[in-house]
Amino acid sequence: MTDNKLLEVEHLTMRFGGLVAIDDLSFTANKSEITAIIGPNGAGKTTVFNCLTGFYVPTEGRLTLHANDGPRLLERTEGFRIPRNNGVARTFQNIRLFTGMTVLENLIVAQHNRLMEASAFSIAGLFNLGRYAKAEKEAIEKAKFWLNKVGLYDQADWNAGNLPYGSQRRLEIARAMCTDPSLLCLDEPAAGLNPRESAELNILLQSIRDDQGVGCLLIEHDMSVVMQISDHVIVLDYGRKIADGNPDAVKNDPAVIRAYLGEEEDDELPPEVAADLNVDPNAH
Ligand SMILES: Nc1ncnc2c1ncn2[C@@H]1O[C@H](COP(=O)(O)OP(=O)(O)OP(=O)(O)O)[C@@H](O)[C@H]1O
Repeated sequence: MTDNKLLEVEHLTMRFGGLVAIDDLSFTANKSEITAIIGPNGAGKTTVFNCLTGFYVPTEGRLTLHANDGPRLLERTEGFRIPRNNGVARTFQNIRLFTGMTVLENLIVAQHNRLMEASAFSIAGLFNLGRYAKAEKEAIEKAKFWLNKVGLYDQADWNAGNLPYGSQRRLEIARAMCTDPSLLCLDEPAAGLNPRESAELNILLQSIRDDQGVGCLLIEHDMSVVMQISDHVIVLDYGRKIADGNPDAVKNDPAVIRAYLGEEEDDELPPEVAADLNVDPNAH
């Protein structure tokens, strides 16, 4: 089992002034698995991603990525080096594409670091010579592979900003995959998708796990996505871990049901969330 570890989060704490957004959080995510991080609004899910990807320097804790060539401490890596040096890629809650570029260009830009290395930052790049020409060809092949995979091959020349919303979400995932990550962090990839798009997303993420062997960390409010495709679910509430296990165990966990229902509010759970958590929606 130890060999299968991809990410180890140990005693992660993130404070913003007096606010403890993450409180002594520890968990493990395995290679070739989908690990979901769920929890009510404000539970600290995005803050975990921001610590892993170098947007924030954690107040305390250790974040170890077990890369093929050995462990890497993410919290000690400059944020902008994390995707290239450590193989961590992410997508965002609010899609962040290069909207003025074409769909294909978005996927080529994602491979910028590799292309610049191949050019040796020299005139060879400008004249498309030797290693650079080979690297550029490979970059285009990789982009085409992912365009096919996310069903956007025919829109390759469209401006990314003109794509329908669901297609923009898929393009963001393709762009992240073009960096050859070992860990893919997806922040609410199903947000705003209709049921058909959501089902297609499930297939895409399962294929990234099964065919590409990439471990995924998934923040998602859509419980049907979480429960159908996750191997492992971690539940946060007010920055603390309240459950950690397989989807079946988590959805029956009283602490999880309580966190979603709330202790004092009269709110009812939306029926689709209740169904996925095995609770009576009017039980409160
Ligand atoms: N840069 C920041 N400065 C101050 N407070 C912050 C900052 N980032 C996050 N927080 C606070 O930390 C807490 C956790 O926020 P976070 O966005 O991680 O929650 P979340 O679980 O992702 O919520 P949601 O499901 O609504 O996206 C919230 O109380 C939030 O207001």
